Amino acid sequence: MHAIVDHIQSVDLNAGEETHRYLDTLTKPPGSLGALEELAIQLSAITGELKPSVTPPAVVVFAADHGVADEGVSAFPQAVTAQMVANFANGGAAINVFARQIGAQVEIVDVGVASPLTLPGVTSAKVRYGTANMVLEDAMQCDQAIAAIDVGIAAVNRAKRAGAKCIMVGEMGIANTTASSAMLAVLTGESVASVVGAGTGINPQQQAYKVAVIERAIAARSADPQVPLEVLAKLGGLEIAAMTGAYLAAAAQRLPAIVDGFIATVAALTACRLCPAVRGYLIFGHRSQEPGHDVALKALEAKPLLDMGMRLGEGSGAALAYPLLQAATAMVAEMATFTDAGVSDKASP
Ligand SMILES: Cc1cc2ncn([C@H]3O[C@H](COP(=O)(O)O)[C@@H](O)[C@H]3O)c2cc1C
Ligand SMILES: O=C(O)c1cccnc1
Repeated sequence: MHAIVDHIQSVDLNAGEETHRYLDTLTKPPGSLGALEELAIQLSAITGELKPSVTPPAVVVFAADHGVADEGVSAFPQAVTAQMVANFANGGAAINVFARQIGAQVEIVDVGVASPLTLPGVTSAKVRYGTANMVLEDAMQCDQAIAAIDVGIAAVNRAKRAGAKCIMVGEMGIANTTASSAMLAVLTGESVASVVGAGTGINPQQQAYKVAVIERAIAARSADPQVPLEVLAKLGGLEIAAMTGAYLAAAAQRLPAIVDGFIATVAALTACRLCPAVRGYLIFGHRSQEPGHDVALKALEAKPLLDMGMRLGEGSGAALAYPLLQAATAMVAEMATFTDAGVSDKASP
């Protein structure tokens, strides 16, 4: 992990500026394609190319379990994590459907599911069998968090070697909205109540109890908000660490990464706290209904592309946003300039 952080360079703002100037020569009023133009500029800054491609895309889903599930903070039992991994492997989950729609390869990585898993189509990279219950002890040790970060780095490096031009990471881990909320409250200093939501669909009484569980864990762990790795290890999760590593690797490889919902954005925030230059490589796919997502987006000064009322995870919101990146690159590559098309570029006085 440390080696890769040293490798990450800021995005190339000059390349972005060049694209901005080129966009104004295309047959449309300057700026009229709005956020699509901002995307094109960012993609050039990321890749250093005037006409980059985001095809083919790759999706990586990291799965892990959370000891804090023992506190009854999710609407679903812990066994659903492993069951969903089998569903991913069989191609039946939402992310499989959306990945097929955009022509993305999907890799499923077991970075810490609490049961032994040997499924065809699942990469086994288990760091440990789930985290510990963070109310009672640190979720994991720092070296385990680093090992999980390295699993995420390795997955993105594999995708890059296979030709991927755009990275989307997702997660599966029952109770991971609890771990993410705890991390976010500590990293931002916001109240636990303001970041906690219904996750998989707990009722208001259960949600109040989830707030209390997180407050107890935060008090007991006393993680230093200035040390992101400590926050990740004491309160986070193995899949959240792997996602953090994936964003670091995307930045190091100069690949655009589309960030999914709440949990993904907390991992993205962690990556940016470890290395602020990562921020320029991140594109935010959608706005999740989980209330903490707005807090995390604000901390990253991020504006998501879509607002679909979704709250699933798995990378689903990132995959849905991907065609907008394709549109941005096609616009730059295929639109005629005023000169080419013989269109007057200014109103005559
Ligand atoms: C069938 C099923 C599929 C999912 N896919 C993603 N999640 C999402 O829900 C979980 C987080 O919510 P909580 O913190 O309330 O447990 C994560 O696994 C997340 O990816 C799912 C949850 C379920 C039940
Ligand atoms: O936005 C997310 O990532 C999310 C929200 C609720 C449950 N699982 C994931």
